[in-house]
Amino acid sequence: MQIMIVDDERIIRESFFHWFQKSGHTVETAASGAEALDKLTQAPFDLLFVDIKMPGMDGIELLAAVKERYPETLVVIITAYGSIESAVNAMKIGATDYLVKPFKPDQLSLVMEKVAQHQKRSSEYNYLKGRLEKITRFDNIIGQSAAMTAVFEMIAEVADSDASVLLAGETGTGKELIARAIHAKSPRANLPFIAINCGAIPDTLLESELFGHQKGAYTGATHDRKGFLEVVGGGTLFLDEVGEISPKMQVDLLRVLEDKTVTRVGSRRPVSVDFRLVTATSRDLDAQIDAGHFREDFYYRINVIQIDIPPLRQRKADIQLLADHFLKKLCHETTKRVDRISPRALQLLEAYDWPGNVRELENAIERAMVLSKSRMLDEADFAFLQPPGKAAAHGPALRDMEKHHILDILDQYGWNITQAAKALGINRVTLHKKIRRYQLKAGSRDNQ
Ligand SMILES: Nc1ncnc2c1ncn2[C@@H]1O[C@H](COP(=O)(O)OP(=O)(O)OP(=O)(O)O)[C@@H](O)[C@H]1O
Repeated sequence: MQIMIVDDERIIRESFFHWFQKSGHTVETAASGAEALDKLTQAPFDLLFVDIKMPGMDGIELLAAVKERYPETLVVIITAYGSIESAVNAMKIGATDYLVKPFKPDQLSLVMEKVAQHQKRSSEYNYLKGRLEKITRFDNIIGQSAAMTAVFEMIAEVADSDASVLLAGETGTGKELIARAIHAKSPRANLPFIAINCGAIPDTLLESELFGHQKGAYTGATHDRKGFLEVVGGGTLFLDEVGEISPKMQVDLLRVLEDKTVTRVGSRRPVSVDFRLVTATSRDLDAQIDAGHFREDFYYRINVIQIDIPPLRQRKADIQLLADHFLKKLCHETTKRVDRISPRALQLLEAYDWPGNVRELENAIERAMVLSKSRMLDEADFAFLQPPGKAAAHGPALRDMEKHHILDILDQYGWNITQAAKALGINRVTLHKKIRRYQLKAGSRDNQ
C-alpha cells in the first residue's frame, strides 16, 4: 500500500515510517495538513494516518478535505488518550478507524486488519459497480443519461427492421458508433458495413465510389469497377454527412432506393442491389430543404426513422463515465499509469461546453494524460480547456471574428460551399468542419 503519516511530532512519524517500511509498504510522511494535501496532488495514496491535534489545519479538517477530494483514500485518525470523543466524530465524517496514543505494534496490526477488510469490501463494491457499468454501455457506446438510454432503446428497436435510419447530431456525438451498433445488432451483422463521409469526397469521385463505373466511362477508367452500392452486398451502407450530397446525386440515390438497382457510370445495364441504409447529418436538413439545398423526396426516403443524438453538454451525466472509459482505454494502449481523475477536474469537465462533443472529450483526456506527471489527472492538467464565457471577457475573440467572417463569405456566395471555400482559401472539408463547429446556418446572421 501507499501510506502517508501526517503528524507534527517527528518521533511519531519516524516510528510509523520504520514499522510500515519493514512490512513492505511504501511510506511518505508529512508534518502538517497542508504538506499532506500537497503530496496528495503529486501521487495517490491508499491510506493516511492523521494526527488529530496539529497546528494550522487539524486532523479533522484534513480528513474532511481528503474525503472530499480523494474519496477512495482511507484515513485512520491518531488521537491522544482522553480525546476519544473527537475520534468518534472523525469516524462519522469518514475515518476508517482510529488509534489511541501511545499504542503498541499489535494495536497497529489490528488497525491494518480492519483496513484490509475495508479494502476487500470496496473491491467487491467496485466489482459490482463494474457489472453495473456493463449495463450502462451498449455495444461500446457508453452512456447512462436518460437521453442515451432512450437512444439505446431506439437502436434495439430499429436494428431488426430494414427501415432507413437518419442519425442527427453535432459532430463527435457518436453517430458512426451508433450506425455500427445498428448494423451489429441487425440480421445483416455478418455482412459488410461500409462507411462513407460524403462531405470529404468531391462530387464526381463520390459518384464513382458509390455507383461504380464501366471501363472507358472517363479518362483513367481502365477497367470495370463495382461501386460501394454493389460491394456492400446485403450489408449496411452508412452515409455520413448526407446533407453534403449534391441534388443530382440525391436523385440518383433515390432511384436506387426505389428500384433496388444500380447502373454503373458509363453503363446502361442496371444491376440489382441489396443493402440497408443508415445516414447521418450534423446539419439541420429541414433548414436545408427550406433553403432549396436538399430534396424533400430524398429526405423522406432516408428519414423513415430518425434518432437524435444530443450534444454532450446536454447529457452531463455521461461525462464521468466517458472520461473513465477513455482513461482506461488509453492506459491500456500506452504504458502511462494514470488511473484517476480528481473530483475538481471532473467538476471542470462537467462545466465545460464540449463543442466537439465526445471526440473532444477523448482528445482532452489523451492530451492531459500525455502531459501529466502524476497518477491522477487534476484541474491543472485540463488548463487548455477554455472555460465557458472566458473568451467573451476580452472583447471579440479570434473565434468570433472567424465565425462572422465565414458567415459573411457564405452569405456572399449564396452558401455555395465550393465557391465560399475558395474565397476563404481553405478546402471544402475544413469549411464544413467550421460550419459545424460554429453551428452556422443559412439565414443565421439574423440571430447572431
Ligand atoms: N457514447 C460513446 N461512448 C464511447 N465512445 C464514444 C461515444 N460517442 C462517441 N464516442 C467516440 O468519439 C469519437 C467520435 O465518434 P463518432 O465518429 O461516432 O462521431 P460522429 O458523430 O460520427 O462524428 P462526425 O459527425 O464528426 O463524423 C469516436 O472515437 C467514438 O468512438
